[in-house]
Amino acid sequence: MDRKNKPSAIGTSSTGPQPSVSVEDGKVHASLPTGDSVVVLLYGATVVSWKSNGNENLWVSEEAKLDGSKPVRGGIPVVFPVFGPPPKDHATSALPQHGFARNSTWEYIGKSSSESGALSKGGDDAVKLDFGLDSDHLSEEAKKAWPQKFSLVYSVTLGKAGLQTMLNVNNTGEEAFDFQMLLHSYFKVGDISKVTINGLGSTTYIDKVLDAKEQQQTDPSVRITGETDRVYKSIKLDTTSILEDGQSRFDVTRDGLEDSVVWNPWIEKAKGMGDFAPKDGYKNMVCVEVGAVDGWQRLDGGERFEGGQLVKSHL
Ligand SMILES: O=P(O)(O)OC[C@H]1O[C@H](O)[C@H](O)[C@@H](O)[C@@H]1O
Repeated sequence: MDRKNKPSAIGTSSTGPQPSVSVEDGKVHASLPTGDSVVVLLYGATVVSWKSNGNENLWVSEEAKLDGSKPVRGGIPVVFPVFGPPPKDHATSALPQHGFARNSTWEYIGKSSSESGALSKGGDDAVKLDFGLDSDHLSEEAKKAWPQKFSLVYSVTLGKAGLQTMLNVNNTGEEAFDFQMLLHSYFKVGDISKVTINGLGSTTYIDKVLDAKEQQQTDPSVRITGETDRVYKSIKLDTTSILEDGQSRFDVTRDGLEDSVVWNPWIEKAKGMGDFAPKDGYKNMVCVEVGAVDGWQRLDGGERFEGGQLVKSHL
């Protein structure tokens, strides 16, 4: 497994108070001297909490299972190597919906602090947590369903300027494989009726609610007024913004990725999900999920792929 630490795009190291990291009950907690914090469950390497300025930024269902019995309903589940129900007659056909990454237990590789980059604010601390999963540590069931040689490193970096989550996919075998990946972020909002999503204008999307019909996003702002499940493809702008009441709430910037899914189950779908609570919780969340899900990414033996997001919270 590659344990090399890559400089992150957020934060710089400083000589003042240092971030603290603890590992307990299958979770890694990290906090900055400012009080901002992140919690990552080893099950799925799922980010289950990200707080900044005292506010929780991620929505997690009250009935989410955090005991490894099923993927977490909320936070940031990692989708790999297939998005949605696997197609028939494909190398991923025997896998469950969204693959195995979100319901495998990952290894905590360790923490590092990093100097850098695009969004750093002078003197801020940042802490990077690395998680690994590879073909030798998969369940027998998943190995049988997708017998490829691979290693994944998922890096979660908490900085004052935001949260960065990056997935590295490494083909450690000799044969090529095809994969999809996506970071299924559930963002917490106060009232979905006041939410607009910007940055997806003039983009083609597949509407999974309308029989997977291809549509064109003509309005520069997306509003959620019913069940929404759209796959936006080859998005021109890097940043998708979530606004509430016209005020910026989140900026989600894709890194090495071109697609994003916008999902809200609304009333009926939420009722039908046993682990979705409260039932009117759909009013307080919206999923904006960055990924590579339009077609497949082919990785030859020995090749690597990296993709992820940088999320800025404005509260
Ligand atoms: O219920 P899950 O397997 O977690 O999937 C939840 C949702 O994930 C994505 O957003 C898909 O586009 C949806 O079609 C799916 O319903």
